[in-house]
Amino acid sequence: MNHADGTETDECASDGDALRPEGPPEQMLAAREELTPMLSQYLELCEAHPDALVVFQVGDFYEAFCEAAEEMARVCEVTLTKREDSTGTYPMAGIPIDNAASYLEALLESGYRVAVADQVEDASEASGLVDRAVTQVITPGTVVDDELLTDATATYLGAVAGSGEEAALATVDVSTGECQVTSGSDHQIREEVDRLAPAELLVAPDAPDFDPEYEVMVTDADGSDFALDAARETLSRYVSAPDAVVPNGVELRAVGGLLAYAEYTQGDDGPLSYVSRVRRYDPDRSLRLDATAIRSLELFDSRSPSGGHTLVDVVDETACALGRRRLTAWLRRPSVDEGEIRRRHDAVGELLDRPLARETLRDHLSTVYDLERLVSRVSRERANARDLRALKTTLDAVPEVKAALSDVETETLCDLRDSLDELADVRELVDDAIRPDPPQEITEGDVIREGFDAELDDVRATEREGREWVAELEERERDRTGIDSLDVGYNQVHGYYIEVTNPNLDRVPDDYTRRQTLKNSERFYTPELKRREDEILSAAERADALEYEVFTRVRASVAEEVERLQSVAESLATLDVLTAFAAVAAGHDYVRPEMGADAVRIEAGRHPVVERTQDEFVPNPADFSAGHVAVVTGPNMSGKSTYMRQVALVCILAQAGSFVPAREAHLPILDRIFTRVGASDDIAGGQSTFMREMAELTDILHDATEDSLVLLDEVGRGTSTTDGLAIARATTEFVHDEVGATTLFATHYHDLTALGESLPNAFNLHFTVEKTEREGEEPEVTFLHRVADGASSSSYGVEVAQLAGVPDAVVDRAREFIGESESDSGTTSDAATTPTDGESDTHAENQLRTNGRTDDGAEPRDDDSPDGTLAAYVDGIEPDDGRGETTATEREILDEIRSLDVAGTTPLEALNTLDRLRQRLDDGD
Ligand SMILES: Nc1ncnc2c1ncn2[C@@H]1O[C@H](COP(=O)(O)OP(=O)(O)OP(=O)(O)O)[C@@H](O)[C@H]1O
Repeated sequence: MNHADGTETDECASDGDALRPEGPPEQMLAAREELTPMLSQYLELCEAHPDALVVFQVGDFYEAFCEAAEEMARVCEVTLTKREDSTGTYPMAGIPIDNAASYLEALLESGYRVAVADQVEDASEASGLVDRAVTQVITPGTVVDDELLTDATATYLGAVAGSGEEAALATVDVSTGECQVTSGSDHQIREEVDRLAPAELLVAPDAPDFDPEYEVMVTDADGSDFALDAARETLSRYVSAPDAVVPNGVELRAVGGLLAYAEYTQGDDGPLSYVSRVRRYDPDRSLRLDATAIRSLELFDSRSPSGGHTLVDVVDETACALGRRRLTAWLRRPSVDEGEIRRRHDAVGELLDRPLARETLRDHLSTVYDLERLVSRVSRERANARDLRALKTTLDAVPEVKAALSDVETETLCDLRDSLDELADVRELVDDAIRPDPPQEITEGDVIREGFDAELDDVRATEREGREWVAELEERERDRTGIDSLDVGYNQVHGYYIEVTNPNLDRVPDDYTRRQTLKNSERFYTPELKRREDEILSAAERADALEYEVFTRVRASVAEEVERLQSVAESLATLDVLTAFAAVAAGHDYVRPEMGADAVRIEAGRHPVVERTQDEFVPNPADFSAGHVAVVTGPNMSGKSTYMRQVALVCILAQAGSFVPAREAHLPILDRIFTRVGASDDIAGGQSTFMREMAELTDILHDATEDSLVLLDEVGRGTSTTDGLAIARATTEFVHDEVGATTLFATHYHDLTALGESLPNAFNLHFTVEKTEREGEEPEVTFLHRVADGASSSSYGVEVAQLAGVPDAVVDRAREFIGESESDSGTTSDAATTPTDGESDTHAENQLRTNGRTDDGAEPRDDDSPDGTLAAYVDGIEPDDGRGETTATEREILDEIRSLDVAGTTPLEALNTLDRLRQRLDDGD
């Protein structure tokens, strides 16, 4: 995490001392009275933006001074120079404005806010010092420049206020204006923060400490903007009745604080005109996926270090950025509204059945620019002429899109078609006003079409006539003077001239005035040429200024249509996702899921991501009645994790509105999907892995409901086999008895399969493996990746090790160990210390048999867990020396293990403890 108050970025300070590059430099403060006007202007801007690194326009550069200069030189890798005047010598560094984006990005990445102080008056017109003002404060959550926005995904600025049961999170995507707010307990708000992962988080003084799980700039906000009255006042600039739109006080405070800060970063230009509505939402109105589930199901980011595919990658056949953002939003927050889901499926089905319409739509949608961001640039007065042309091109697609939808039948597609506003007025305005291929700059002419503005046309005509007169001048003067080599030319410094070579100077007429002497010639002007030149230049200048004026007028007219444009963007985004879903369904053989079932029933289901990377993917069925617990066993690499994730991904896709990779699917509407994946798969910093595993498990056990899907992959693996198994068993029972969520539990603890048989709503599944034994050869293992009823009999860990290329000597020795322990089974008691997974199943099995819990067929949980709680399970475990008695040493050791602070123990300490205990056991014998 990266605190904007400087706690972390101090690392970046050039010399590691306490001087911060943000805020006013000490050296200038000390010399305040004597500073040159420019430096005192810089100092004032630094004082007004104490939390930001100020970059200060001087001509074509953004400069920084003192500590900020040193920091800029270091981060941006630019030269550190100095500025000297009578008041002192100040370190100075600069970045070229033309190419500022990459430097600004480097500063952002180093954890800075950057206040951009631009010259806000024309240097040539300024009398004395050029006026400068901070036009924007660039922060990770409020980046709006296209060059700094990495891709089409939304960048949120978030604000949290309140605590306890009354906390709120407001977010705004400053590049598109999408603003939303929700409230709940601080636990729910934390979860929502992790799920949305805003790039920057403002924390109101009354909110608890926020320490999100991901990299984010956290800003402890000034409380005044979060006060109820101030927040109401801020929001009233956006909506006419703030209390009606956001009736909840803590939500209102979060939104107010958020928008006030967003305004500040936009250079205090007043309200953000593109934020036209604030949407309240309830996370429970969508299929909730917390950050852990999003991460472990690899919806958006791959866990593979080499960056493998993700769910969004494989279903992203969208044609435009609008659709891409919408797709991400739908996958992040699939619907729980059965009607809405069905309507999306209807639309996808119709587009699937009409390949021609689908292709036409895709063609037109691919010409669509990022309308939401264009609109936001228009209303922030940052759009240039090219942006307006891009807007026009985008709007040109609308009638085509409507035409492609002319005979659709499903409700959603009909609604989309009917609600699509062609915005012919805006299109015409832009087309009439802006030239087809305008330059980047809007102050240098060539932007406005002829015929659009009479005054501009007049001025341009004057300029043109003047230029024509000059163009013909050469011919006329050659005739008049008889000098055939006479040239008329122009240069920036001297303007128009008539050039005569030295041998012809005697023929120069009297009305020629000398302008410049060159080696072989002289340059002249005439009074008429001078008059024309003035006329041309002032007309050109006036025309450029007029063009800019006309342009801003056109842009302002377009800005008035923000809401209509946003609604078009909204419809195009939805249409793009539905079309993409249909394209994926067509290309990859997805089927429409039947929603509202009381069980997850999938025929020949596939993992949407793994199937794309595998030459042959083995489809598998699923049949899980609500509240049932499936204990999934099978060797390493047999396909357990893939299968469990596939079930979850099929449900997510279906509720997002997509068809699913299966032959047939009947699905319930899930409220949440929880995942707890194996400890070794999830190395998180800071916390002990086991502690983290348990914390996630706690969340699941508390929050899961009968409508949830829970995936538990090797729960308990992060600790000793004994504890791990105990926890796994207790968890399975708790989920089964108390939670009632549909649960898939993959495990290497084969003993758990006993529960699959003994609990009424639990059953066993296993993954099959074919073992071929040929005489004189080592057995060969083939993974069939096929799920089957019942429990798996062996773990094949050693065979997997062999397949992975572990040296033969090690594999053979491992086989010997297994042989030994199998022949020893029933007599040894060291199962609890068996360290590796490969072996643990066999040992764990042995261990429980020696405990007499499975062999004698007794109902395990009645024996071992009188009250069915986790603690009771751990307490219920007693070592067994094979004689059926527990020695005093063993009891002491057990007590010590129970009192261990597992979470606070480092792996090294754990090993040492283990070694010591083992020593005691040996000595005790
Ligand atoms: N149904 C399938 N069809 C084809 N290949 C599959 C299938 N399922 C899994 N695989 C392949 O097998 C590999 C291992 O699968 P997976 O990680 O699901 O196994 P696992 O049983 O969970 O292993 P472990 O217990 O070691 O975590 C996958 O990476 C994939 O390449």
